Amino acid sequence: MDTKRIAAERAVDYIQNGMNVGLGTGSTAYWAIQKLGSKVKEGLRIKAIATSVQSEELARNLGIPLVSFSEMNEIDITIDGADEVDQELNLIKGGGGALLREKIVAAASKQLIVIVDESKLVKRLGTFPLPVEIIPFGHEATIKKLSDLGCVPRLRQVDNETYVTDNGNYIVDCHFGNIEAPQDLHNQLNLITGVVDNGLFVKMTRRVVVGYQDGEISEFEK
Ligand SMILES: O=C(CO)[C@H](O)[C@H](O)COP(=O)(O)O
Repeated sequence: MDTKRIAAERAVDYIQNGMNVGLGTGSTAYWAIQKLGSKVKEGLRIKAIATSVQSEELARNLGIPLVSFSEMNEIDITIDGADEVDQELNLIKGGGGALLREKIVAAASKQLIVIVDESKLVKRLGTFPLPVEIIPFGHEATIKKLSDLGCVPRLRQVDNETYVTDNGNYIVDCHFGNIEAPQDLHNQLNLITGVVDNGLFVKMTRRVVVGYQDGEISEFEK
Protein backbone atom coordinates (compact mmCIF):
# COMPACT_ATOMS: atom_id res chain seq x y z
CA MET A 1 0.00 0.00 0.00
CA ASP A 2 1.37 3.41 -0.93
CA THR A 3 0.60 5.08 2.37
CA LYS A 4 2.14 8.41 1.39
CA ARG A 5 0.16 8.52 -1.82
CA ILE A 6 -3.25 7.87 -0.24
CA ALA A 7 -2.71 10.59 2.37
CA ALA A 8 -1.53 13.04 -0.29
CA GLU A 9 -4.44 12.39 -2.63
CA ARG A 10 -6.98 12.78 0.22
CA ALA A 11 -5.52 16.18 1.11
CA VAL A 12 -5.89 17.38 -2.48
CA ASP A 13 -9.69 17.01 -2.04
CA TYR A 14 -9.50 20.24 0.01
CA ILE A 15 -8.29 22.25 -2.98
CA GLN A 16 -11.03 24.17 -4.77
CA ASN A 17 -11.29 26.32 -7.88
CA GLY A 18 -9.67 29.72 -7.56
CA MET A 19 -7.39 28.81 -4.65
CA ASN A 20 -3.79 29.83 -4.20
CA VAL A 21 -1.93 26.67 -3.20
CA GLY A 22 1.45 26.12 -1.53
CA LEU A 23 3.28 23.05 -2.81
CA GLY A 24 5.38 21.13 -0.30
CA THR A 25 8.58 19.18 -0.87
CA GLY A 26 9.47 15.50 -0.54
CA SER A 27 8.21 12.07 -1.54
CA THR A 28 4.74 12.58 0.01
CA ALA A 29 4.26 16.08 -1.39
CA TYR A 30 5.28 14.59 -4.75
CA TRP A 31 2.00 12.65 -4.84
CA ALA A 32 -0.03 15.71 -3.93
CA ILE A 33 1.59 17.67 -6.77
CA GLN A 34 0.96 14.79 -9.18
CA LYS A 35 -2.71 14.68 -8.20
CA LEU A 36 -3.02 18.46 -8.51
CA GLY A 37 -1.45 18.21 -11.95
CA SER A 38 -4.11 15.71 -13.07
CA LYS A 39 -6.87 17.89 -11.64
CA VAL A 40 -5.50 20.96 -13.43
CA LYS A 41 -5.58 18.97 -16.69
CA GLU A 42 -9.23 18.16 -15.93
CA GLY A 43 -10.02 21.88 -15.48
CA LEU A 44 -9.20 22.80 -11.86
CA ARG A 45 -8.17 26.47 -11.76
CA ILE A 46 -5.47 27.18 -9.17
CA LYS A 47 -2.28 29.17 -8.79
CA ALA A 48 0.62 27.59 -6.97
CA ILE A 49 3.79 28.57 -5.18
CA ALA A 50 6.48 25.95 -4.58
CA THR A 51 8.66 25.41 -1.50
CA SER A 52 11.69 24.14 -3.44
CA VAL A 53 13.29 24.19 -6.85
CA GLN A 54 12.50 20.45 -7.10
CA SER A 55 8.75 20.93 -6.50
CA GLU A 56 8.69 23.96 -8.78
CA GLU A 57 10.15 21.91 -11.66
CA LEU A 58 7.71 19.06 -11.03
CA ALA A 59 4.73 21.44 -11.00
CA ARG A 60 5.92 23.22 -14.13
CA ASN A 61 6.26 19.89 -15.98
CA LEU A 62 2.72 18.97 -14.93
CA GLY A 63 1.29 22.26 -16.23
CA ILE A 64 0.37 23.69 -12.80
CA PRO A 65 0.34 27.52 -13.06
CA LEU A 66 3.11 28.92 -10.85
CA VAL A 67 3.32 32.42 -9.42
CA SER A 68 5.71 34.28 -7.14
CA PHE A 69 4.91 35.75 -3.72
CA SER A 70 4.48 39.20 -5.22
CA GLU A 71 1.79 37.91 -7.57
CA MET A 72 -0.16 36.20 -4.79
CA ASN A 73 -2.11 38.05 -2.10
CA GLU A 74 -2.61 35.15 0.24
CA ILE A 75 -2.02 31.40 0.13
CA ASP A 76 -5.25 29.52 0.87
CA ILE A 77 -3.87 26.04 1.55
CA THR A 78 -0.40 24.56 1.62
CA ILE A 79 0.00 20.78 1.46
CA ASP A 80 3.31 19.46 2.75
CA GLY A 81 4.92 16.39 4.32
CA ALA A 82 6.75 16.06 7.64
CA ASP A 83 9.43 13.92 9.25
CA GLU A 84 7.70 13.67 12.64
CA VAL A 85 4.27 14.69 13.95
CA ASP A 86 3.55 14.72 17.70
CA GLN A 87 0.20 14.49 19.47
CA GLU A 88 -0.14 18.30 19.52
CA LEU A 89 0.43 18.30 15.73
CA ASN A 90 3.83 19.95 16.15
CA LEU A 91 6.26 18.90 13.45
CA ILE A 92 9.85 18.24 12.58
CA LYS A 93 10.45 19.12 8.94
CA GLY A 94 13.47 19.58 6.71
CA GLY A 95 14.56 16.01 6.03
CA GLY A 96 14.53 17.03 2.37
CA GLY A 97 16.40 20.26 3.12
CA ALA A 98 13.59 22.65 2.20
CA LEU A 99 12.56 23.74 5.70
CA LEU A 100 13.12 27.48 5.25
CA ARG A 101 10.97 27.95 2.17
CA GLU A 102 8.47 25.48 3.61
CA LYS A 103 8.17 27.56 6.77
CA ILE A 104 7.90 30.85 4.86
CA VAL A 105 5.12 29.42 2.68
CA ALA A 106 3.35 27.74 5.64
CA ALA A 107 3.48 30.96 7.68
CA ALA A 108 1.89 32.85 4.77
CA SER A 109 -0.89 30.26 4.39
CA LYS A 110 -4.38 30.34 5.86
CA GLN A 111 -4.11 26.59 6.33
CA LEU A 112 -1.24 24.06 6.34
CA ILE A 113 -2.37 20.48 5.68
CA VAL A 114 0.30 17.96 6.59
CA ILE A 115 0.41 14.59 4.83
CA VAL A 116 2.29 11.63 6.32
CA ASP A 117 2.32 7.88 6.58
CA GLU A 118 1.78 6.30 9.98
CA SER A 119 5.53 5.89 10.61
CA LYS A 120 5.82 9.66 11.14
CA LEU A 121 3.50 9.76 14.18
CA VAL A 122 5.41 10.07 17.46
CA LYS A 123 4.60 10.76 21.10
CA ARG A 124 7.42 13.24 21.41
CA LEU A 125 9.54 14.94 18.74
CA GLY A 126 13.29 14.43 18.53
CA THR A 127 14.14 10.90 17.44
CA PHE A 128 14.47 12.30 13.91
CA PRO A 129 17.50 14.63 13.94
CA LEU A 130 16.24 18.22 13.79
CA PRO A 131 17.42 20.01 10.63
CA VAL A 132 18.75 23.52 11.23
CA GLU A 133 19.57 25.82 8.31
CA ILE A 134 22.71 27.89 8.92
CA ILE A 135 24.78 30.46 7.05
CA PRO A 136 27.99 28.95 5.57
CA PHE A 137 30.21 31.79 6.89
CA GLY A 138 31.57 30.79 10.30
CA HIS A 139 29.55 27.59 10.31
CA GLU A 140 32.05 25.89 12.63
CA ALA A 141 31.26 28.47 15.34
CA THR A 142 27.52 28.15 14.77
CA ILE A 143 27.71 24.35 15.02
CA LYS A 144 29.56 24.69 18.35
CA LYS A 145 26.69 26.85 19.68
CA LEU A 146 24.21 24.23 18.52
CA SER A 147 26.02 21.50 20.43
CA ASP A 148 25.98 23.74 23.54
CA LEU A 149 22.17 23.33 23.46
CA GLY A 150 22.63 19.62 24.17
CA CYS A 151 22.44 17.99 20.77
CA VAL A 152 24.80 15.97 18.61
CA PRO A 153 25.13 18.12 15.46
CA ARG A 154 26.12 16.78 12.05
CA LEU A 155 26.77 19.00 9.06
CA ARG A 156 24.69 17.39 6.31
CA GLN A 157 26.74 15.72 3.57
CA VAL A 158 25.40 14.28 0.32
CA ASP A 159 27.73 12.24 -1.89
CA ASN A 160 30.68 13.34 0.27
CA GLU A 161 29.90 17.02 -0.37
CA THR A 162 28.43 19.51 2.07
CA TYR A 163 24.76 19.81 1.20
CA VAL A 164 23.71 23.30 0.04
CA THR A 165 20.07 24.39 0.26
CA ASP A 166 18.10 26.23 -2.44
CA ASN A 167 18.97 29.36 -0.44
CA GLY A 168 22.74 28.74 -0.57
CA ASN A 169 22.96 27.69 3.09
CA TYR A 170 24.04 24.56 5.01
CA ILE A 171 21.92 22.14 7.03
CA VAL A 172 23.00 20.79 10.41
CA ASP A 173 21.09 17.72 11.58
CA CYS A 174 20.84 18.02 15.35
CA HIS A 175 20.14 14.87 17.32
CA PHE A 176 18.31 15.89 20.50
CA GLY A 177 16.73 12.50 21.25
CA ASN A 178 13.75 13.90 23.11
CA ILE A 179 12.40 17.41 22.69
CA GLU A 180 10.45 18.29 25.84
CA ALA A 181 9.46 21.86 24.94
CA PRO A 182 9.42 22.40 21.15
CA GLN A 183 8.54 26.11 21.29
CA ASP A 184 11.35 26.89 23.76
CA LEU A 185 13.88 24.95 21.71
CA HIS A 186 12.68 26.63 18.51
CA ASN A 187 13.24 30.04 20.08
CA GLN A 188 16.64 29.15 21.52
CA LEU A 189 17.88 27.82 18.19
CA ASN A 190 16.74 30.87 16.25
CA LEU A 191 18.52 33.18 18.71
CA ILE A 192 21.91 31.74 17.70
CA THR A 193 23.71 34.08 15.31
CA GLY A 194 24.30 32.18 12.07
CA VAL A 195 21.10 30.14 12.35
CA VAL A 196 18.57 31.05 9.67
CA ASP A 197 15.73 28.82 10.89
CA ASN A 198 15.07 25.35 12.18
CA GLY A 199 12.73 22.49 11.28
CA LEU A 200 10.43 22.77 14.31
CA PHE A 201 6.96 23.79 13.13
CA VAL A 202 5.14 24.55 16.38
CA LYS A 203 1.36 25.11 16.24
CA MET A 204 1.53 25.76 12.50
CA THR A 205 -0.80 23.02 11.36
CA ARG A 206 -4.32 22.18 12.46
CA ARG A 207 -4.89 19.23 10.12
CA VAL A 208 -2.77 16.13 9.53
CA VAL A 209 -3.80 13.45 7.04
CA VAL A 210 -2.30 10.02 7.77
CA GLY A 211 -2.11 7.02 5.44
CA TYR A 212 -1.96 3.51 6.97
CA GLN A 213 -0.66 0.20 5.62
CA ASP A 214 -4.16 -1.33 5.60
CA GLY A 215 -5.36 1.41 3.24
CA GLU A 216 -7.14 3.45 5.95
CA ILE A 217 -6.74 7.21 6.05
CA SER A 218 -7.30 9.27 9.20
CA GLU A 219 -7.36 12.96 9.74
CA PHE A 220 -6.24 14.61 12.97
CA GLU A 221 -7.48 18.10 13.75
CA LYS A 222 -6.55 20.62 16.44
O1 LIG B 1 10.32 18.65 5.23
C1 LIG B 1 10.45 18.07 4.18
C2 LIG B 1 11.42 18.49 3.15
O2 LIG B 1 12.24 19.55 3.61
C3 LIG B 1 9.61 16.90 3.86
O3 LIG B 1 8.28 17.27 3.90
C4 LIG B 1 9.88 15.83 4.89
O4 LIG B 1 11.27 15.54 4.88
C5 LIG B 1 9.10 14.56 4.61
O5 LIG B 1 9.59 13.98 3.44
P1 LIG B 1 8.91 12.70 2.78
O6 LIG B 1 7.52 13.07 2.41
O7 LIG B 1 9.81 12.40 1.61
O8 LIG B 1 8.94 11.58 3.81
